[in-house]
Amino acid sequence: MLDVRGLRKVYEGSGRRIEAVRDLTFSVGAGELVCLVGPSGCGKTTLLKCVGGLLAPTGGEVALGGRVVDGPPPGMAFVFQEYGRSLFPWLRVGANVELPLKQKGLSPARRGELVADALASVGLADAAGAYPWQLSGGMQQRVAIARALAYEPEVLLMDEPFAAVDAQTRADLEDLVRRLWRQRGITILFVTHDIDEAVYLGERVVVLSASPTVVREQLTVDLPAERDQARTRAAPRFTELRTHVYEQIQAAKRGEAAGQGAAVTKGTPPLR
Ligand SMILES: Nc1ncnc2c1ncn2[C@@H]1O[C@H](COP(=O)(O)OP(=O)(O)OP(=O)(O)O)[C@@H](O)[C@H]1O
Repeated sequence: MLDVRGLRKVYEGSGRRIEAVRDLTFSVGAGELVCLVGPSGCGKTTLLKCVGGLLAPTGGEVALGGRVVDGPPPGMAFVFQEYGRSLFPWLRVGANVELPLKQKGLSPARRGELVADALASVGLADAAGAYPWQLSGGMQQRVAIARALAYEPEVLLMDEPFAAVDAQTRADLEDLVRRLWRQRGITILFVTHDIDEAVYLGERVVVLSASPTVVREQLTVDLPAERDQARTRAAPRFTELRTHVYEQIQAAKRGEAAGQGAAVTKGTPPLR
């Protein structure tokens, strides 16, 4: 469904040249929830912007459903970290969620249905008439998620969407994403620097190297689909997986090469 092939991005300008992404290749299957995790500054946002067609790659390509991405594809929606900047403060919540639907050319009646359904899905059925600034940070991020859902995307790109909310809200929003993913069958690519979040949320974790970035490892998360903040995080397998990813990231920060064959292997660390 989503193929990233030999992706390279070099920023040039103001006398500086930064190779942010060196050579990234991975795929995300239809309906998969994949988390991308890597050291700080390793190029996660750059990668996601290239995937979403917001930034042109220097080399390689991104393809969605076999078509090369050369601008924001119609079937993609984004949720960014900075919910405060992604919602329009002068529009009520309902109008914020509806805005992208107007660009889709849907009838007012259909737009109304999608807005109501999306807000209900994120537990904000009553908030349509409020302004974003009247809501808490976690609620504003729910609005951003509702706006993406109402758009009925095939692929949802999420860039550290919960980095700015408190721990309890973050746990609730993680469970919301898992629930919506299971209910709606959307393909989700979720970028985070939080190792526990990546393992808790993902069906697969793609571990990136330090910048200039390559894929260091791909890991299948063999935890049950039904996840629970208390029980899943206390499970021995969860601890093993997060320890493994942590060690990979520490090694990446030290600039060590991945173990032989680890760069693009699909696998799971064996139970010790
Ligand atoms: N517009 C830009 N112009 C020049 N360099 C940039 C630009 N955007 C990002 N970079 C550089 O590219 C590298 C990767 O940045 P990017 O924001 O993609 O990393 P990240 O992994 O998302 O970071 P973080 O973990 O801090 O969110 C960094 O060295 C950064 O300074």
